[in-house]
Amino acid sequence: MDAATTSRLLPLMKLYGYDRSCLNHNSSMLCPRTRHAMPICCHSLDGQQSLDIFSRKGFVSSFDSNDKKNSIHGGLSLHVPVQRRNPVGKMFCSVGVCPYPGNAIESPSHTSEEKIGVLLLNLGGPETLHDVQPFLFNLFADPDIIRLPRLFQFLQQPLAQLISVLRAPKSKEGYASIGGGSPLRKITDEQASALKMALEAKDVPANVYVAMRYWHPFTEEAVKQIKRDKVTRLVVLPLYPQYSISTTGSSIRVLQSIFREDAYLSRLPVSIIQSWYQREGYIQSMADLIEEELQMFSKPQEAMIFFSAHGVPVSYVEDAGDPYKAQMEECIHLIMQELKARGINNNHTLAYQSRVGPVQWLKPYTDEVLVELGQKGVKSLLAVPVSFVSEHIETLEEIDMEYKHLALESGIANWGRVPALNCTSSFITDLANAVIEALPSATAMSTSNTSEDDDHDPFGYAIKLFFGSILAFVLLLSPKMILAFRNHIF
Ligand SMILES: C=CC1=C(C)c2cc3[nH]c(cc4nc(cc5[nH]c(cc1n2)c(C)c5CCC(=O)O)C(CCC(=O)O)=C4C)c(C)c3C=C
Ligand SMILES: [Fe+2]
Repeated sequence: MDAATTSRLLPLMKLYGYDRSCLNHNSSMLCPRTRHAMPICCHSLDGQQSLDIFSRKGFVSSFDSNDKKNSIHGGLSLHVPVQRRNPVGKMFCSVGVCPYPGNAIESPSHTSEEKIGVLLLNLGGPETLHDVQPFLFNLFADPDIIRLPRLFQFLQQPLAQLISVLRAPKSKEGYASIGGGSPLRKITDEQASALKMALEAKDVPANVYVAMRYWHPFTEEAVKQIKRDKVTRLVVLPLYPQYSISTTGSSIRVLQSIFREDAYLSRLPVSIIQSWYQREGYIQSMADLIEEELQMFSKPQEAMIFFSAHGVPVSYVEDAGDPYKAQMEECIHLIMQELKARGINNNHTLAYQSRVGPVQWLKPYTDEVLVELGQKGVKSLLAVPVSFVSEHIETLEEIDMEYKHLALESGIANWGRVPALNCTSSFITDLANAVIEALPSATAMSTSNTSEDDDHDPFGYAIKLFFGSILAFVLLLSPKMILAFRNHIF
């Protein structure tokens, strides 16, 4: 590569974490993260210079340099295809990075006044016991959490009110036992600060925002701040390693609806990282924690590694095509593969926890498997929370208290639990890398804002309301529902 091309490309490379010291010799470059040599290929097409950098696994990124505009295009940092079809044929950007869904329009030229924003998506949690019922209302009012048939959707809010009131006493007990509120906001804020610092250390200054789905700071609050700061390029990073309709899907749906309504936001280049459970940095960080925690047992090789993931109703996977279960299984496979490579060959199992309501959830259920393992004579067990990266009520109360108690009662003598990743530095560094890799693929959303026809058809709506009410009565009075309420299943 000649000196002129190098100097033209350097500012672009710098933005993505590469600097002059990364240039090894004419045809290869050092990865700023691993310091492995990566072949580079420089070519010229229609007068435009372009630089492709290859990792050991294949194509990493591509930078184009144009004398006049100095713009970047393409540059997908992917080792896998962007779009993958799930088994029922719905499109999910299930692995890696994808530009904002919808009718993409060309992203504006990249300039030196670029203001990068990173938006962390999370669930949110009640900060006081007083917040519990309204938090539960927000959760159950989400059509991605209680998926009603279209005809019944007008019942969403009254149903959310009913279930949140019924569920609140049990939830309050749980939150009271972990100090009177969820630690989620504090931990997510700490992760945001750590990520900002990790990005700065890689020469990619960025503002990091937090958007919670069901409690403060709500998505709207974060988006307001993004607008105030005049961010010019945004990476959306859900703090869920695996994609589920009920978590990442729900948060992105809200984000999309806010962005569609706003002229500035709908033109903002955005890149959404849909899931990242397969990233090497995440897998290694999880393996590090497991390896470390196994050492706490007197006979580490005898401990069963027990992955406990938050469940979702079976219908999400089987009817709606949620890739959550498949991604979870692949994630466990990758963690176990990494442990095997380190000479750790413990038995392992995966079960699902935290089911709510009178429907079938993903099986096997954590509580049932713990009892079975105790009966089978398993004496040492290491619980690994795997669907979430911060401590929260389901690690601190459900696993550390309820499941531990159940396991000991069932004959498991030695109990351990892997901590959540929280601000583990190797994990935060990997998130920073994920953000940097996602930057070039940011694409603006179209400004089109088409509402569903039904919303403008009062006659159709009245008919649905009438028949919906009759069906709702039948449903609410069905023996299954009555039983659920009586047994305090919610
Ligand atoms: C990957 C993680 C999660 C999935 C999938 C998920 C699905 C899901 N959750 C509920 C119902 C509840 N979840 C609650 C709390 C909660 N859920 C997650 C994560 C996932 N949920 C977290 C991290 C938290 C805890 C937040 C905190 O405050 O610490 C609650 C409230 C707590 C309780 O009462 O148990 C409910 C209810 C459903 C119905 C669902 C899928 C459809
Ligand atoms: Fe949940």
